[in-house]
Amino acid sequence: MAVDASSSSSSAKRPAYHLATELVHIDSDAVKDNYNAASVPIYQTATFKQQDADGSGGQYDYSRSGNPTRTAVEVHMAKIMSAERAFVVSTGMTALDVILRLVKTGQEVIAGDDLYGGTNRLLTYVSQFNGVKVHNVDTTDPTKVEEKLDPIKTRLVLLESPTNPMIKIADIRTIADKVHDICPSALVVVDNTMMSPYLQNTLEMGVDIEYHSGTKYLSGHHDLMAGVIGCRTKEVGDLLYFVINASGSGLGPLDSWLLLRGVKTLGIRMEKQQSNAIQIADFLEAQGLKVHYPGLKSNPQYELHKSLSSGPGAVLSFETGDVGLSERIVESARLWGISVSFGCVNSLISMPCKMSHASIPAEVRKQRQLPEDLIRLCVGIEHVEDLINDLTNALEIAGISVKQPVSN
Ligand SMILES: Cc1ncc(COP(=O)(O)O)c(C=O)c1O
Ligand SMILES: N[C@@H](CCSC[C@H](N)C(=O)O)C(=O)O
Repeated sequence: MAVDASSSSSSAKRPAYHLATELVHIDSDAVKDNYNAASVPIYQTATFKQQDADGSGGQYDYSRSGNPTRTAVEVHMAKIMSAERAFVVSTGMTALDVILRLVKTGQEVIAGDDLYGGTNRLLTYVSQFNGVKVHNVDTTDPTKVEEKLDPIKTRLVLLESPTNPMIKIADIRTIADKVHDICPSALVVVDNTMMSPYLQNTLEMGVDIEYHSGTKYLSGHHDLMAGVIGCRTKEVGDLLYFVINASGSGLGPLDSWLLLRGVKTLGIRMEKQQSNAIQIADFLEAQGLKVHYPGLKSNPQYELHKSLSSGPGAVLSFETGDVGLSERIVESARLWGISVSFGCVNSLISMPCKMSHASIPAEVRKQRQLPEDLIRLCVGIEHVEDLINDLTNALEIAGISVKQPVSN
């Protein structure tokens, strides 16, 4: 009998301690090694020796189907996401690709009108080549989602909350309830990358599938690419495992190990990044800039976000009113690196319309009211005074006179 790694132990162990504690402790039963290694070994192997001609004798036969290092991180992720089952795949986009394989020609997807550029690109691909209708709606208003629900055709409702890059909030609980009421066979999917499982648990809100770009907060150091998928039920987990094994999209052993190492410090990184972000948002708002961040009391979605999560996170964006001015600010920053991505320990600055969201055609960006002058800040763990001083310099060089500079 061939080994079936679909039965490998990646199902949930509910957290017993605070998440910050659970993050650090890896379940040693997930992977048995002969030497009681304190760190999960990297099983850098493609295939596994079997004992009998029928292929029986072990939990693993081939690393596309399952690998012990991958199992260790999957079990760990299932625990911290309160998932019935979790999977790790090669990138965040792979996670979405695997999930989208559950949508057949003729079925429909409802997604946001503010969402990561690569997500928009993949959704455009499935609508152009796979005959899947994609509705892009304002997910800050549950009635806009409800208007597009079709009990027969709707297969997925895909949410980002907060959205990338306008940091808008979706009422995840209300939307999940409505979708399940009206379309019992539809799946609610949340890209929870921006919050990470440390700040927001969407499966506990009734969401069917939560996924992450593990390239971001989960790993935290921009030294690997990964995607993480958590499922609320075994049935959905089985469907996704089939696609991951069939397509060979599972994460390799070395990157699984790096992800497992990185995720242990998620709590401490997120606390520091978030505390820096709150102070930076206050500073920018005090300059009269239009700041998008759910940690600001002036944000109309402040209470809603608070009801969904345990914090506002560490990504924010702001408008200056002028593309040239924004370019000057970005290029004048020294400490803030000009890069796409977020969730790393070092701080980054970018202009989404020219960088992470450039793949969305200009006319679509305009129609969706994505401001061309938008600057996105991804706040790291540096000393906050250094970050604010660097922004102060950048704003002043660009021509904005700063009202409340932070003194050294
Ligand atoms: C919100 C969001 N989801 C998914 C992705 C895709 O992740 P990856 O780059 O790991 O494929 C990104 C960025 O790339 C993102 O910003
Ligand atoms: N050239 C890349 C851009 C990646 S953007 C990465 C990240 N999600 C972000 O929001 O910064 C592409 O076209 O995918």
